[in-house]
Amino acid sequence: MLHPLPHEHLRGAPLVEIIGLSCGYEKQRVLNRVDLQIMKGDFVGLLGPSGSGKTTLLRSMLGAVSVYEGEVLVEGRRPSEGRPRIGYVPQLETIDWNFPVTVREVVMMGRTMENRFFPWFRKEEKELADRMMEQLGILHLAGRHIRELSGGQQQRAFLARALVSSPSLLLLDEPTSGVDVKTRDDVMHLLHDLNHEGVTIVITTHEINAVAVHLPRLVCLAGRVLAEGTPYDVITTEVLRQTYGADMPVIHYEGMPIVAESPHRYGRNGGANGDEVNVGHSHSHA
Ligand SMILES: Nc1ncnc2c1ncn2[C@@H]1O[C@H](COP(=O)(O)OP(=O)(O)OP(=O)(O)O)[C@@H](O)[C@H]1O
Repeated sequence: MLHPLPHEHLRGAPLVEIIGLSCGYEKQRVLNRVDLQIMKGDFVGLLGPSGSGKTTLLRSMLGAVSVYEGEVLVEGRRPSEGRPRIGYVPQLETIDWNFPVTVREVVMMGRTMENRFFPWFRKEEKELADRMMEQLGILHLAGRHIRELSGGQQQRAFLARALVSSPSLLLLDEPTSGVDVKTRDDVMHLLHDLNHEGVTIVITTHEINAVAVHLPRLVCLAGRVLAEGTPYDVITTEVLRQTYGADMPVIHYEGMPIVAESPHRYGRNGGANGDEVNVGHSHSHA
């Protein structure tokens, strides 16, 4: 039996259309001939090894890469033709933590994009930022320096920054890396809630069992799109071998695929990362 896709009623014109895209940076072509559509209401996970172009694909939607062939349309327009409402949460490791800003200031930066010519904030904007921080449980940290926060709290601050512009598309680069299991689940619940409210979301992740299998749609990348579909379609030994160049046995538990790496694969002390051997953990919101 076919299950209806999430937000079937919202589906229509694609929110993002990537057509024959080859792109990269000045000296390096990273993605080749990528065709991908992201529909309104989608929640897409990008999988692929380090350097496979996941961040580059997110950045192509922001118009922040060199395009050699093809094009990217967001809401029917090229990113250079005007900035669509996109919230972007970068990988925390890429952020320069030396700039002296408080959590509130980081969140308010999300409004600067809107008020480019009027770089001061209205009272309502400050209230909106406070509401967002409250919802994300970081309002009590508003006056603290962003550098003094834990990884999970920083992730929330940047998520709040992305959300204050009421984006129709939210792009998050590894939103669960470097946080504990509880925070990871909280962040994922929050993203699922936002998605249910109609926000289209694209994330990158390395966590197959804990994150990817709970998403409605996955795209495997390695310089090009190798596979896309539901976790059931994509999390297979064959697709993972093509994507990561490694043998990763897949088992099924309660109808869900799980990557079951041998704990002995990297020696006597367990797997390469906790996710791959953590076969018992599951979310409830898939
Ligand atoms: N600003 C940049 N200038 C030049 N090359 C870059 C830049 N950013 C990334 N690259 C190169 O592009 C390639 C793809 O990088 P990208 O960050 O898209 O990979 P990724 O799949 O997101 O990796 P990871 O999982 O490690 O975050 C890499 O070889 C990287 O060195």
